[in-house]
Amino acid sequence: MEKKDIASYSFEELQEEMLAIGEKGFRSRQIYSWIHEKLVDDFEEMTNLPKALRQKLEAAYEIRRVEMEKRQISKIDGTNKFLFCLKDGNMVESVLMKYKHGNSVCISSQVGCRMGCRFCASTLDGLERNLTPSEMLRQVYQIQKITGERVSNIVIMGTGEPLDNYDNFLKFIHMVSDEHGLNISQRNITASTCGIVPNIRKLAEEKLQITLALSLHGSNQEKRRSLMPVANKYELHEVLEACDYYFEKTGRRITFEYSLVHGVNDTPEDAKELMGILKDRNCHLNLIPVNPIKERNYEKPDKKSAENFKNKLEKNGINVTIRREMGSDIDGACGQLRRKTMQGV
Ligand SMILES: C[S@@+](CC[C@H](N)C(=O)[O-])C[C@H]1O[C@@H](n2cnc3c(N)ncnc32)[C@H](O)[C@@H]1O
Ligand code: SF4
Repeated sequence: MEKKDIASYSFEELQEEMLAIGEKGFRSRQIYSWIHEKLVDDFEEMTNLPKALRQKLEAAYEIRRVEMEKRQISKIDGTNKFLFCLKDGNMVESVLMKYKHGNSVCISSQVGCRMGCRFCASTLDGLERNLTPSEMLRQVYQIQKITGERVSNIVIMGTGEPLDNYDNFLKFIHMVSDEHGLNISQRNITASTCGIVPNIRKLAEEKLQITLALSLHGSNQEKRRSLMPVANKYELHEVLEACDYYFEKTGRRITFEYSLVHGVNDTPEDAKELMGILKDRNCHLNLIPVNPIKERNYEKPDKKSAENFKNKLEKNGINVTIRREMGSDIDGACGQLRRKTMQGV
């Protein structure tokens, strides 16, 4: 029989589970703390549990391993990129970025992605499977353990579409912000989505305090559709209405992400249309010069034209930044390190 993934149990679920197997309530608090505060991955290390209980846990449960396969450290800004190997041999990428305000970790939510965005390396081989809550959590735990750095911010912007793995993603948010675990403030968590409308609305109902980042990338429905197949299913106006709903329900300002692709979506006309979309919205715009992948011939605009694009929007009152490139000397676009390793390049 397959062992149960105990690190995916929420605090309440673990309490119920321990009572169901005849253990006292306080044991669940101890076990949860070992896994989610002290970050151990072996029952043997849980030294305040009786040996018999450790053996009982070992027989029926597992703390799923997420093992470091590769680590690259940027000489420019100290960014760390990790490739982690999962129990079934699949690999995922995570990144640690060091800022003045604290350490931010970018995690993956799926192995691969089925959304097919044209410029993205994560989707080139489609979706392999969803990550469990424990596999998402352990990316953060491992980075904290390996580097000895305390993680204060989390972005779910690695491989995968979090709202395509909705239940596990939601559980991850609850667990990583749980006071019995790492207790990371939801205000320090950002989840990025390509725009799965029903799940944006569902998430709004949860009234979490996380920031929602919406991958926009097109200044109108046609342009967006040409870059993101998901726009065939959900039109731009529906996506924007869902974002407005999220803001209305949570009071959290939306971040719009816009990958600048030279000659495709960075024209003065695009800036004008983008202004029309954003001017009456309480939001932030993040411009990301596209990170070229060899499978597509998209190019990033030069620095000057990216600045021009930004200035046009700024002059018209849009709150906009160009995202600082982190770790430019280590394997660039998200999903590339994983692909290269899987292909043995
Ligand atoms: C990899 S996605 C993961 C989160 C979610 N699936 C989404 O699309 O928002 C995170 C962000 O990276 C952007 N992105 C993907 N490939 C990129 C590339 N080659 N260059 C720049 N940004 C890219 C996406 O558009 C998205 O805004
Ligand atoms: S940008 Fe996001 S949704 Fe699109 S393919 Fe990449 S990971 Fe998937």
